[in-house]
Amino acid sequence: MQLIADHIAHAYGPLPVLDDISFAVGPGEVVAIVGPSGCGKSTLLRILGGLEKPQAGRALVAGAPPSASLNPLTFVFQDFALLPWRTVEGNVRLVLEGHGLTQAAMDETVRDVLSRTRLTDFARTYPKQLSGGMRQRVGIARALAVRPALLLMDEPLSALDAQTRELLMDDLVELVSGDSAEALGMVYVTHNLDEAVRLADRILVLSRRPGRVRETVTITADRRARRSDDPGLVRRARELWELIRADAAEADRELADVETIDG
Ligand SMILES: Nc1ncnc2c1ncn2[C@@H]1O[C@H](COP(=O)(O)OP(=O)(O)OP(=O)(O)O)[C@@H](O)[C@H]1O
Repeated sequence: MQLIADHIAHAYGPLPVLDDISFAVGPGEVVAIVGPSGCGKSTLLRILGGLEKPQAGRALVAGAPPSASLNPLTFVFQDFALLPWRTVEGNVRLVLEGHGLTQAAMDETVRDVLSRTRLTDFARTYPKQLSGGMRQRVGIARALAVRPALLLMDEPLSALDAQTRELLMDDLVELVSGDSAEALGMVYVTHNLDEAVRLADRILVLSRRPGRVRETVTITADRRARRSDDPGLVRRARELWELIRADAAEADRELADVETIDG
C-alpha cells in the first residue's frame, strides 16, 4: 500500500500553513519531514492520517493494506498516550477490542507485538512502573498490533533522553527493515536532523510557514549499517541544517513577535 500526498495545501482561517505538498511513501520506506517550528509538519501528518481535511489537494491511499490490517494508517505520538490503569498488555489489547477477533487471535497478536518490541517480560506491568523509553515501546507495540501499512510518527522520541533515543532508534530501524509488499513504512516528523538521517530514505525539508517542499534529500546508505557518528551522516545532517537555518531563525523571530503581541 502507498500513501500519496497530492498537492496538499491548508490554512487555518487567514493563516496559510501548507502549500502544494506532494510525495509518496510505500512499504519498507521512511519519509522524514523536517523544517522550522510552526511550518506545518504536524498539520501535514494529521492530514495524511485523515484527521483533518486539507483545503486543497488530497491524501490518498493506493493498493491494498497488509492482510488483516485493522488500521492501515496508525499514529504514534510523543506523549505515548497510554491508559495508566491498564497494564502493558491491557494497553495493547485495547486497540484489538471491538473488531470481532477471537480470544486466541488477540492473544497471539499481543504476544507477537510484545516480543517485537522486547516487552514480553513486562506484559503485566503498569505504565507508571516503566521508564519513558519503555512506555514509548508500549506505544509502538500498540500501533503495531493493528497491522498498519504505515506508522505516522510525530516526534516519537523527543520526550526521551539521548541514550534512550539512541536505543529506540535501533528498534525503529529494525521495524522498517523488511522489503516485502507488506513491510511497514513510516512518515516521521522530527526536529532532530540526526534522527532524520539515521532513519529516513527521503527527507522532505519544508520551508517556513506556509510549509513548501524546499528540497527532498535522499539517503541511500543501508539503514541497518548507519551509525549516528558516521562522518557521512553527520555531514548530511549539517547540510540539512544549512538548508533550514535561515528559515528557522526567521520562524523564531516571528514566534517571538507573536509572544510580544500576546504578552
Ligand atoms: N487547530 C489549529 N487551529 C489554528 N491554528 C493551528 C491549528 N493547528 C496548528 N495551527 C497553527 O498552524 C501552524 C502550523 O502548526 P503545526 O503544529 O502543524 O507546525 P509544526 O511544524 O508541527 O510545529 P512545531 O515544529 O513547532 O511542532 C502554527 O502556526 C500553529 O499555531
